[in-house]
Amino acid sequence: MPPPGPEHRSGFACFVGRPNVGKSTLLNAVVGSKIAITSDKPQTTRRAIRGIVTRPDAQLVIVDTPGMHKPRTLLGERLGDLIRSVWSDVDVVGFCVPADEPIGPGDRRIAADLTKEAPRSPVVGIVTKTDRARPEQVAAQLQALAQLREFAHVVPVSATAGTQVDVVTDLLIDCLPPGPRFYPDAELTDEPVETLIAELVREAALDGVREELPHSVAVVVDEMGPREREPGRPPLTDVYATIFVERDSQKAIILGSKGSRLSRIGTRARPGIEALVGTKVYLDLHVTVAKEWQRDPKQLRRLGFD
Ligand SMILES: Nc1nc2c(ncn2[C@@H]2O[C@H](COP(=O)(O)OP(=O)(O)OP(=O)(O)O)[C@@H](O)[C@H]2O)c(=O)[nH]1
Repeated sequence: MPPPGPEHRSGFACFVGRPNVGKSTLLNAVVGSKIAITSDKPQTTRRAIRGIVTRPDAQLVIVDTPGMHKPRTLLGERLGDLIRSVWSDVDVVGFCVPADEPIGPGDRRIAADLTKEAPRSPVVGIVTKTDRARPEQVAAQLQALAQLREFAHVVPVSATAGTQVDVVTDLLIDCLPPGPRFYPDAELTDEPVETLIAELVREAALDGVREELPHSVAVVVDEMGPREREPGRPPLTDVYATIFVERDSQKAIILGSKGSRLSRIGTRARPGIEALVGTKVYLDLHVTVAKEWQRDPKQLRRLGFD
């Protein structure tokens, strides 16, 4: 890729919207690689994971924010702070509403908060999940969204069908100021690999568990590194990770009968980790009860929520 010319644009974007509207899936589709964690349960995204799109004419850095919700715990409050600090930092905001659900008070609250926290940022209105709605429903939703506030552009997209994803990227880039490239060409995300691995394990651990468990699960990679190569064997990376839960009963859920669920979590997480590190992976998972970790500042720090 040639060095950026004088017309080069760069900057930061984030997607906002109610939980479960498809923000992480859209981020993945725009960046073209699986880097943020998606799940069919609301509020699985905790960290500001960045995806980076590098083109000859622009570099777009996308920050993923957690779903909006009323704080119930210390963790909830920190999430709120994280969201607001992200909003005031970005050059353009993508405001997502799904095509198949009416616009409601939650969307109006986010629109009002946006105006308050990021009064100068251009906002692109995005109607997501268009594959789930009829064309006339999508058209009506675009109109309804346009009533909500002022938008630089309004656009429909289906991240899972891959429809209009390029248009969303173009419109976000259109709102960026002129500027240099912040990151080298090939880098998709600047999160440490341990964080991405921990998120993959957490996603696998949350698969098929009850609604109340998601907020109680945190994952930390304790240690990882290449194993000494044996002749004739493919390279192998050892990964040791701990799954933290708040109660013994939750530990039992994660473990399953005779550890069967824990081994399924490993099986489910491993392919993504292998894709990430580029070798076969030996994944050692351990479950620990850290009582009330969501309410304890010391534990929160240990788990990376500073
Ligand atoms: N049919 C369809 N489903 C989608 C689309 N985009 C996302 N989904 C699904 O909607 C659910 C939520 O998607 P996420 O990307 O995790 O939503 P989110 O807004 O990041 O959610 P939070 O992390 O809770 O804020 C998942 O089950 C996705 O597979 C889409 O374009 N079409």
